[in-house]
Amino acid sequence: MILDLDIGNTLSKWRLKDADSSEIRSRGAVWTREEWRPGADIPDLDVVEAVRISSVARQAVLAQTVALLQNRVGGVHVARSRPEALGVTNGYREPERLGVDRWMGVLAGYQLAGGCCSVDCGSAITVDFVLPGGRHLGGYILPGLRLMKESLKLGTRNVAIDPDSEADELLAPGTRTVEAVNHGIYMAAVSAVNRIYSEVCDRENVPLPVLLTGGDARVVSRGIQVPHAVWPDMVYGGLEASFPLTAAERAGRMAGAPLVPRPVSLEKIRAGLAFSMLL
Ligand SMILES: Nc1ncnc2c1ncn2[C@@H]1O[C@H](COP(=O)(O)OP(=O)(O)O)[C@@H](O)[C@H]1O
Ligand SMILES: CC(C)(COP(=O)(O)O)[C@@H](O)C(=O)NCCC(=O)O
Ligand SMILES: [K+]
Repeated sequence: MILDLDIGNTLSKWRLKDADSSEIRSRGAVWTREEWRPGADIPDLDVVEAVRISSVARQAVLAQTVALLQNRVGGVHVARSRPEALGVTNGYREPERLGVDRWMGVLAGYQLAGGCCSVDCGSAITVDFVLPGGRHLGGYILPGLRLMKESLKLGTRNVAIDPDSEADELLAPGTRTVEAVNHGIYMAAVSAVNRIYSEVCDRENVPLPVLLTGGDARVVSRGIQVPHAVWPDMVYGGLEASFPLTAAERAGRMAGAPLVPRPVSLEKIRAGLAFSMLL
């Protein structure tokens, strides 16, 4: 079995992948904290032959996780942001400073779709762009839905947005505090992503497919106006592409990859942008 870990600022996600069949056998998540308890937080390590890790938590969390795993598992692969990998050049001035979850998402997105816009809706919402040809432009970081809500300190932090709500309802004026807050932060997040996407496609003269991941991907997806796909395993896809261990991975296949959404024309994107400039 291969254990894949995606350690974010809020949640540490794991999944177990069968090295022979490439099937995902189990998955889970625990709050990101300093100590992992194998058998409780993560699966029993006896079945694990290799681990792949993407971590943006504090250095100490990663160091302890690696120390714990290295005693028990043969291969421990830790992803790092690089100046260049798998045909993509990192757009950051200091490439190693790009969050490795973003880098994993960009690599997975490029491997799947060629040029793309990758959006990770977690503690933070990040929007990254890579052009056909592999130039990563850099991106945008804004607070995630939960962080925005917490920053208001209106006592609504524990009332999550129902991921099944319709975008129309979420965009309507709220008539209670909880609703006004939820609808406000939702509007902030989806308008930002829509606008960022249009601005960058306009600047770069190319319509790009959009891929979404992260804990809030499903709800944000409802407010995204252009064709897009939700890919919950996008960060894991970057780990598979960076450290291919199975036959399918060596052939470039990533588990759970969606169909590539076909972007609308540049003319349509520009028309939408022109309209929003009038507002
Ligand atoms: N069951 C859940 N538990 C915790 N957070 C959730 C859950 N479902 C959705 N979320 C949202 O997902 C966010 C965490 O998403 P995730 O992509 O795991 O973040 P990170 O990678 O930053 O840890 C939370 O901030 C919250 O808004
Ligand atoms: C921007 C992030 C905090 C997002 O983390 P997440 O929401 O996935 O927990 C993370 O990618 C990070 O720490 N990045 C380093 C700074 C940068 O990417 O510029
Ligand atoms: K994120």
